[in-house]
Amino acid sequence: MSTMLEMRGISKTYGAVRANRDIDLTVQRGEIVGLLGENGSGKSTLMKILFGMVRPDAGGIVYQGRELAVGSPKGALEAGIAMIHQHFTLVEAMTVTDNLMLGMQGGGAWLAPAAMAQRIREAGQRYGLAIDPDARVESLALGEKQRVEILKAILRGADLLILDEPTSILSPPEIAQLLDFLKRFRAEGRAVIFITHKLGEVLEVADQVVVLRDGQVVGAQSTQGATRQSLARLMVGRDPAPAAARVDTPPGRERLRVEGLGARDASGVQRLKDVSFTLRAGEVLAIAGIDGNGQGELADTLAGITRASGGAVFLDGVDITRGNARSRLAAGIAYLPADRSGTSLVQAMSLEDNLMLRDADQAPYSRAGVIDRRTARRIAKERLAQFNVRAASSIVAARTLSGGNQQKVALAREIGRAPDILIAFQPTWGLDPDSTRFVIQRVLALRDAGGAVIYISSELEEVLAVGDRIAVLSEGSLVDMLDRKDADIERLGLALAGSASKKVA
Ligand SMILES: Nc1ncnc2c1ncn2[C@@H]1O[C@H](COP(=O)(O)OP(=O)(O)OP(=O)(O)O)[C@@H](O)[C@H]1O
Repeated sequence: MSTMLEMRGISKTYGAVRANRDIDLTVQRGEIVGLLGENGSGKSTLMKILFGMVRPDAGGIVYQGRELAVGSPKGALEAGIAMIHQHFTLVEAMTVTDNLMLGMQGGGAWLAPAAMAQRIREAGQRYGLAIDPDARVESLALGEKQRVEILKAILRGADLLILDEPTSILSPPEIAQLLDFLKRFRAEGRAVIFITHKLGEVLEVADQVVVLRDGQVVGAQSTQGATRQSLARLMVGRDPAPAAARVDTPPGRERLRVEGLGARDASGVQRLKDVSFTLRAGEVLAIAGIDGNGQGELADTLAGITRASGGAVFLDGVDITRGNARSRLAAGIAYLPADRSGTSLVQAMSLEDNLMLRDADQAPYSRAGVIDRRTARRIAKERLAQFNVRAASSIVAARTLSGGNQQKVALAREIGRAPDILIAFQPTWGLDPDSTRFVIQRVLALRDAGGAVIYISSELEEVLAVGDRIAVLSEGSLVDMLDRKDADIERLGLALAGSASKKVA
């Protein structure tokens, strides 16, 4: 093995926050490195520095034996470093081939479209990332879009791939395919750094793990002999807290009734088809399934953001189908959308203001139309502490927080206001294992206090931990509805894979 990348003494401070402190990171050719750490530990900052998106205060990078100019994404790309972000950078209305032609501008030789399509097919074959070059990107599932991004990087000649939580959007078979691709890429003497919170995946494919805590490297070691437990301990500096015992209580009266609900996406395609279920007080209905099977449309329609194309929604027996988001909120339905940066939080606003966003005109935040700042601050500090949000203070802007910590602020607001009904869409997306456990506990506590929860997630372990009943949403329809005592990973996996027993009436 020979050294491919050496980052030395990397430091970056944001105001009072030391996001990276004197970090060293070495990657060998033919190596997969898992980058781990709690939310806010400095992983994204370090990778943005490597990719030139953020300029470090101190430190240097040597790549393939040469000093890399810091602060230049173009320089990083030209040197052969590529970063696959969680939010893709593809043009939706264009074909795969056209997107890759665009991707070649400023790097690689120009090819005719037919030749490009041929190269896409060949690379797809070689790396197990097959994709139709003529498909329009908007018609592709999330996992397929990720393939296009990876192929774009490969065809530009990338030798080092940086992936930011790549598996969070993938189904189990797609995860296996991605991990297989990483191994093939490694076998060619290239290298990968991937950020993840999934310790099992790290143990399966990574050669080395680097663990950050509070902006510092607290461990860089071979994965040989490592266990989920040992990695979790390294991340948090102690043994992880055990999950609290779950007490099952009979649910109360019916709160929500959904009958034959349908919804279309922005381009008019029917994404949700004839979905029916009920939800009781003191109950969590978990909806398993891979994103893109109607999950977003179901959540948005229940929250009143998207208008139903058919069917009806009843709250306590009253038809609320035509109500909008504001009236649903007023009726006690809280919504936690998956897209925290776009719709959950106002990025430029302080954490304090974000936390009272829904109730600013009411007690305890306002009295006689005037906001009581002291109360707002006190509540904000309590919520941020409870949800272990890493932030310099309660008055910093939301955008200064790490991705996982932003998600925790959104959770602290929606769960903290103890709603009657909570619709949570991928609530633990981007959260570290400790925070994930905490969120599950809080959701169950809300249920124990009589709340009713719809918990939409692609994580089967989570769905099993949280759901009193578990439904599977596949291709827009509910294909299975199980009591928790009848549900296990295998049965859910089968339903997800499309071999579902029946459509739920
Ligand atoms: N633009 C910024 N302005 C101010 N502070 C920032 C900025 N970017 C990051 N930080 C701070 O730097 C620290 C590290 O953040 P970073 O995003 O690197 O963490 P992370 O390990 O990637 O977390 P997560 O797992 O939640 O994505 C955090 O405390 C964060 O608030």
